Amino acid sequence: MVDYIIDQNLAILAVNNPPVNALSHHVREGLVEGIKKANANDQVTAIVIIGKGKIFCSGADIREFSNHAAIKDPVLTSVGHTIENSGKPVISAIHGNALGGGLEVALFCHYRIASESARVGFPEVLIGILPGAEGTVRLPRLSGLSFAMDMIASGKQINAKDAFKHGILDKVCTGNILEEAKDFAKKVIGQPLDSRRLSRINVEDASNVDAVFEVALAQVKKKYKGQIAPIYCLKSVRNSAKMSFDKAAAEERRLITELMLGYQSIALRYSFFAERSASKWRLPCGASVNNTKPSKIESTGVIGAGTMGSGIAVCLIRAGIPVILVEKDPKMLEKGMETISGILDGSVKLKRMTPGQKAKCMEILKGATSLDKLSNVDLVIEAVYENLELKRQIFAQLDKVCKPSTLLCSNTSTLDIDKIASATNRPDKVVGTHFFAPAFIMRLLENVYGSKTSPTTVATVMELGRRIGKVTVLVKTCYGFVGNRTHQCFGAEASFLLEEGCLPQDIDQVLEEFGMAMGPFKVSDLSGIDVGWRIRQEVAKAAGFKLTTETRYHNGERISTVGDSLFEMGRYGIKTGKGWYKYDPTNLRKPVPDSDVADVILDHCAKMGLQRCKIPPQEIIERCLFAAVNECFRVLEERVAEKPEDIDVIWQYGFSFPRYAGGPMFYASQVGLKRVYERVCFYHEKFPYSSHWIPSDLLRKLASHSVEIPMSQWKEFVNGSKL
Ligand SMILES: CC(C)(COP(=O)(O)OP(=O)(O)OC[C@H]1O[C@@H](n2cnc3c(N)ncnc32)[C@H](O)[C@@H]1OP(=O)(O)O)[C@@H](O)C(=O)NCCC(=O)NCCSC(=O)C[C@@H](O)CCCCCCCCCCCCC(=O)O
Ligand SMILES: NC(=O)c1ccc[n+]([C@@H]2O[C@H](COP(=O)([O-])OP(=O)(O)OC[C@H]3O[C@@H](n4cnc5c(N)ncnc54)[C@H](O)[C@@H]3O)[C@@H](O)[C@H]2O)c1
Repeated sequence: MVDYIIDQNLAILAVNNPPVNALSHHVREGLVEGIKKANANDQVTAIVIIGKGKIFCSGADIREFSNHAAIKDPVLTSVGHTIENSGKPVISAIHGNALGGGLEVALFCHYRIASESARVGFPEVLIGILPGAEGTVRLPRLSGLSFAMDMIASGKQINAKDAFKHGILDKVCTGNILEEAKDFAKKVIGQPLDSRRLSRINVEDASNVDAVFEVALAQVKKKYKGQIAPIYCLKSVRNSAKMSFDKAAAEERRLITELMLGYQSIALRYSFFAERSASKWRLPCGASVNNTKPSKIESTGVIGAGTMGSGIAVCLIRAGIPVILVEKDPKMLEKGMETISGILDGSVKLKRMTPGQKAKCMEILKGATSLDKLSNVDLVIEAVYENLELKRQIFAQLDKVCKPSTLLCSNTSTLDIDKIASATNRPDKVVGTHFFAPAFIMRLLENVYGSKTSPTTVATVMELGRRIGKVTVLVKTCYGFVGNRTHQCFGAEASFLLEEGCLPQDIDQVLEEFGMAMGPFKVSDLSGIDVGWRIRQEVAKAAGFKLTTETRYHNGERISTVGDSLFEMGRYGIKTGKGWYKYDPTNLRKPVPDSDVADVILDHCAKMGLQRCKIPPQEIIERCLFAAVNECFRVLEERVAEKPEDIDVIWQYGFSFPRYAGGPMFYASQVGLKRVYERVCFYHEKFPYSSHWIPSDLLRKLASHSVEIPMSQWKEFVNGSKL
């Protein structure tokens, strides 16, 4: 795991632990052995630590943390002390990334050089911990307190040039990193090492520490609301200036231990691996990411230049994929093109793109008003109104117009992909590509396969998602797929709570305190009350009934129509300046509770004869989340989602579920399935007219076990395979 190579008078220790050179036990052992061996060899005058493959080192092996008590010696700090105490100079030669423990290894070395394309950082905070191998104590000694606090608490990576500027690197190299390291080593042989040992030097701006800490703390509390680790990161850096090196290092150890054992870090570590597991798709037929090749996509079409079509076009052109944007109405087309240009201008303003890059994006975007223009593209994404008949017409036409190999994708948010595919003679090439609004910002792409979608089609849209920078999850078709189907239960309970005693701001506040980025009513104002209204009308039409503000039940199912009353008043949300909240036109970002909405709700309750009472926050959380969790178990049971991790990733990236709470499935696993099941049964008895409370069979089965079944085994209970 660490190759030991003698090259003239140098010992090269090459970390060799693919794919990302994590510091697993054998790597730590290898580094200690290598340093000792080199020091014992009189021929060796200096030591270079380098990484094999694409990266220097990704840090500690995160998988070892789940059984932290079993982390074997040597731990990373003792590896580091062996490096720092080496009598011969140790140089770290960084290429690719040096992250977390990887950067800490470099900080134990006497010198650090890096390729100009290298990036360094402490991403520990993103998994709810801090750099616990003296990173919080060593970095401030190089970069100063303020920079160290920012870099460690944000988890951001910086490039080699910036790292050099802030004293972290001694040299940025343009040539071959190993050759440059060898040259560098030869120059430093024989120079005194003590001043190069960070544990022997002081933090320069120590007298300012309290002031720097207070400023950083205020920023962190605002930016990372609800998260513990960023605050601990700051405290640990503060200690580096207030205590002796050894005392601060001991405190750092105490803080990382506390964090690592805490709920937030467990959830964030789970989220790290859940996100990566989502891309490992598999179909029931056995086809998977490992055995299916995607087709090449070099040109695309997008149909509909509304909210979603424009956003999707941005995602594609930003990734360098040409788009023909088709609108039936030339005015709408012009508006769509302007929207796209405006979105890219925003990126330029935020310095995420140069004006030249924007111009290149616009060059590969063409507008059209006829589907005929799509005859030659490799893939089309349809984003017209949510109307099955309209979509079927368009797909039938596309089938005639497009070359036989073109993949036909729909951005439908709810409709059955099979019903759309059956309008074509190529159902194997029809698939759902469900983007979330705003498509150019939200990272989630929920790809939906139908009963006839081919593995190659799936592989192609999964690869497309990766190419445009989305976190991409594959699910099976059904009404609303995984995201909207499970989220609808959450939203339904939020509306029922309005009829029972809450106001929109009460519910939003509780769920935001739980960690959701925005409560459901603020989200509804953002996406448009009219959009929800249209979907509800479509559903009612398909079910053969007329939905009005008087409707309370249909087919024995409770319905809340408060939102429809707002729609009828023209309160569509931010776009009309009024929705569940009111908005000052000069500050559309700040929703203000509106007494008119309270009146609408109270009138509604009076008209319907509904009693109102005070509802405790715990009930708000349970009602919204457990209703969704129960539906998530159904989705798993029906194999609409292949694994619980996929559902959690969808909630994190589609609905901003806090990563530090894992996702609804992870949350349920932490609450305990027995408790969740008991509460679902309780609410089912209390609310018999909401079918989303009928307990899922899978949840019942899992909850009936005397011991909690770990999430990784839930799948085994699907389809009665285990009872
Ligand atoms: C490195 C990346 C940028 C690469 O990205 P890329 O897109 O190329 O690849 P993937 O992300 O798909 O990754 C490929 C593959 O590798 C897996 N992987 C990546 N990084 C790690 C890792 N660090 N550990 C394990 N596995 C890793 C990834 O999962 C993929 O595999 P899969 O099978 O899932 O497909 C990118 O991967 C990246 O950003 N990685 C994370 C980098 C990171 O977060 N690094 C920090 C790690 S934490 C750390 O370093 C901590 C140290 O500061 C300190 C350690 C001190 C420990 C002290 C312990 C004290 C505990 C005390 C508790 C005792 C309590 C008691 O007493 O009881
Ligand atoms: N808005 C959201 O939050 C959201 C999120 C995810 C998915 N979706 C789905 O995306 C799709 C589009 O939604 P939207 O919000 O962008 O709607 P929208 O009303 O903003 O845009 C639809 C566009 O399609 C155009 N159009 C209609 N018929 C057409 C035709 N025959 N040929 C070409 N263009 C035509 C319209 O002129 C309009 O510009 C729907 O299926 C919706 O369910 C919406």
